[in-house]
Amino acid sequence: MAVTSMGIALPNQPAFLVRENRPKFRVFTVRCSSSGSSQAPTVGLAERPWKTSDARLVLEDGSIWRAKSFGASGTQVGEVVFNTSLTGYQEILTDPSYAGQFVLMTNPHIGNTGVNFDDEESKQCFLAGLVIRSLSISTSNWRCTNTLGEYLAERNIMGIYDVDTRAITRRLRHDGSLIGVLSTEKSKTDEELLEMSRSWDIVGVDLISDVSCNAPYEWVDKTKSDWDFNSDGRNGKTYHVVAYDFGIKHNILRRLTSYGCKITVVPSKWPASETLKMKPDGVLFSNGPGDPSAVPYAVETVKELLGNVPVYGICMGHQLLGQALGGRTFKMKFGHHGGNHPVRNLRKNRVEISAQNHNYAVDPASLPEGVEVTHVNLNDGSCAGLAYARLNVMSLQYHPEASPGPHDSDCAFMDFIELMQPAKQNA
Ligand SMILES: NC(=O)CC[C@H](N)C(=O)O
Repeated sequence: MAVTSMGIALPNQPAFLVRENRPKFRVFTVRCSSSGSSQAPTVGLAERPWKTSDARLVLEDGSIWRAKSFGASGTQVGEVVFNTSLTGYQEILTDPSYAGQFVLMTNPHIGNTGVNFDDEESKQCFLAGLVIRSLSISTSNWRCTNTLGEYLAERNIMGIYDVDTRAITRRLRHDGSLIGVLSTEKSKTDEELLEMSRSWDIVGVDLISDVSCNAPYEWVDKTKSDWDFNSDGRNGKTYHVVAYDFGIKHNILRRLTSYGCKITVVPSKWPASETLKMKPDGVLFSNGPGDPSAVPYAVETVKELLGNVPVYGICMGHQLLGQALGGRTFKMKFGHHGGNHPVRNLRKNRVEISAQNHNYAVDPASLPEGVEVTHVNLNDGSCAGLAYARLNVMSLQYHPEASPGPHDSDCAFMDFIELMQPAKQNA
């Protein structure tokens, strides 16, 4: 399916360089930290305004962006994507679906609320790095426990600021996603960094096995009562859900628990036969990083479970379900990343403003008859949700759990409860 370009026509922009046959490298090999340095640490507090540029972002189109560094030092390669969320940078930093990517925030002012213990969406930051316009010189929030700079340095994640994020965003919208290399190392020439960006690719690489858990575990935390909403209509029953962790965000688990689910989280390669032995009421396929067509083993697992138990896919889980049902996925021009995406819910005939984070999508024209497109992204008409009633399947390309983002689609968790209910009643 053709995705409508939302790009703004920019004169005199360099053409996007398409290169075939790039070698595939793993994502986590390039960053080298500045450990061993005898200098006093300068991370944590924002740098003085007179700090001079000490970092370069080199994009594969040959453009070089000088910036100031914060967080970790070193050299890191990744795919640059822009995120339009106004708030929630900590949830974005800890969303495992950003593995292998630099997140560029279009909101120019970042760091002002620091970080806290509660807003973590996973146990670590898997992203390649953070690109921002302006790093707040102070933090001001009652929950703040650390500054953004210290937080990133502790996690060995590179950040840059004082870079023209608007210009880079316009370039990405015009040319499509670009690979970039971020470096604070003066010894590396611009040509070396450019070559590094041109010899790396994210397409065709399995990233979910790097971010998944190693062994099954039980999840019990609900959304804290101070933050919970939408509790009407929950029927008080307990549903056992097995959740495949392809890079699962904690808020998916919290919301499901609040809706009455008892959850067993399992690794990405957990056999379908073992899941069926657990006799779950439903199975969830989570969000996760990278190319959904590069993980055929996960598609096989989904196929083996289809028809045996009600299933729900979110983002990567939705893309795996699309393939398991016979469809194909494709890479979008620059994807959807942010908390302001309008989606038409065709079943409920209403528009939901949604949180999104994906670079790939399911091509609805490739799906067999009987598979229903339930949600459409109103920015570009791409497929945002699927259902297949005969096999008790539902899926969303975006994030009903928000975190960060609007809560309009929280009702999708209730839809999953309703999908599981008939089988539970007959049991
Ligand atoms: N959030 C996700 O699950 C991302 C899905 C997939 N990795 C994509 O970029 O399209």
